[in-house]
Amino acid sequence: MLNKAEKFKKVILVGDGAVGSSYAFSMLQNNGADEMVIVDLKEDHVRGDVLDLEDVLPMTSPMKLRYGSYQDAADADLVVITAGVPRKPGETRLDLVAKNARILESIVKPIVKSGFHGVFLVSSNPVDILTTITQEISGFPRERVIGTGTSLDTSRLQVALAHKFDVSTQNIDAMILGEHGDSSFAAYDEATVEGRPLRMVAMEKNISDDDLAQIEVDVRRKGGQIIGLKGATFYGVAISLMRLSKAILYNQNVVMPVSAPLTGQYGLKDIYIGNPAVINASGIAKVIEEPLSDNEIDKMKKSAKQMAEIVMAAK
Ligand SMILES: NC(=O)C1=CN([C@@H]2O[C@H](COP(=O)(O)OP(=O)(O)OC[C@H]3O[C@@H](n4cnc5c(N)ncnc54)[C@H](O)[C@@H]3O)[C@@H](O)[C@H]2O)C=CC1
Ligand SMILES: CC(=O)C(=O)O
Repeated sequence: MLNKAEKFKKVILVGDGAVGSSYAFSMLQNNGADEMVIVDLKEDHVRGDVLDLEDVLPMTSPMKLRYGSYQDAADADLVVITAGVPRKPGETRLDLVAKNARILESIVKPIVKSGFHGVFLVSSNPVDILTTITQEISGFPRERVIGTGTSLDTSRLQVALAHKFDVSTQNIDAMILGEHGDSSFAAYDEATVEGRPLRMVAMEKNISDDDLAQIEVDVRRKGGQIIGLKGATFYGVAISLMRLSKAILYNQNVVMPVSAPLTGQYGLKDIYIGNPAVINASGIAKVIEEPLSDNEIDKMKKSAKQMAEIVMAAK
């Protein structure tokens, strides 16, 4: 008999495309769960993927893995949604909203009907808006619906800053906040490099404000750049999903920038937007109000306004 700490951990993955299969692979390698059930419109593809993925089990850790349906969510702890139509070259994430909102509805409704009472984790784009829509369709408490938000953008910023400052990515503490998309921004005013204020270290290393602004632009464009070169991006967001899944399934209280439901922070509410939050078994345990500068609060408000308009238009 398992005690509470060892509770059986079951995940439903909806969407077995580039992001979904990379996430499944990463969960298998990182002792992510006890069981994963994969649902997708393409049944043969999932059955093939299960056969392919299970071959890593003897070299990693045991996990039950199978093709399934939305009814399997009844006793699951977590539903991860990566289904959707990916952004095409030249398309913005916001162009995708109508298409992916319809797909989302066809997924979330039967899952709720199954009796699912765990946490929804969404990465389909535009992620902040689809997270908002998932919460609305499901009627779940806000803290039990999470999106990957600016976790991928934040990784990209840390990679770019590590190159520029010539330090390890582990020694950069800097985040991208706001919408996962065109109105995101780098919160440089609170960032640190090797534990010291980033702007101070930048001056010492002759890294100008223009250099930092260019990094912010490059990070914002990186998804589009990768899509232009290879058609899709998936490894970064897959690892972000794996880390968030483990934070939920193992009740880890991990702080990550996610699509978090603001409830008055920066004077904003009723919207999911990229912002750090504490993640544990209850989902979002706490949304953190960062000590942002006035300029950054303005950027956050602008980003939220842009998204609120899209959410309204999508209704
Ligand atoms: N938030 C982020 O940081 C990132 C988000 N994405 C987003 O993730 C989503 C998936 O991207 P990819 O995996 O590259 O796409 P993909 O086309 O490789 O896979 C999508 C999968 O969803 C499935 N699907 C579509 N409609 C479905 C439905 N109604 N029910 C069940 N399954 C359904 C498809 O059959 C396909 O297997 C896209 O929206 C993309 O923009 C991608 C990268 C990063
Ligand atoms: C596809 C996407 O959202 C990204 O790579 O940022």
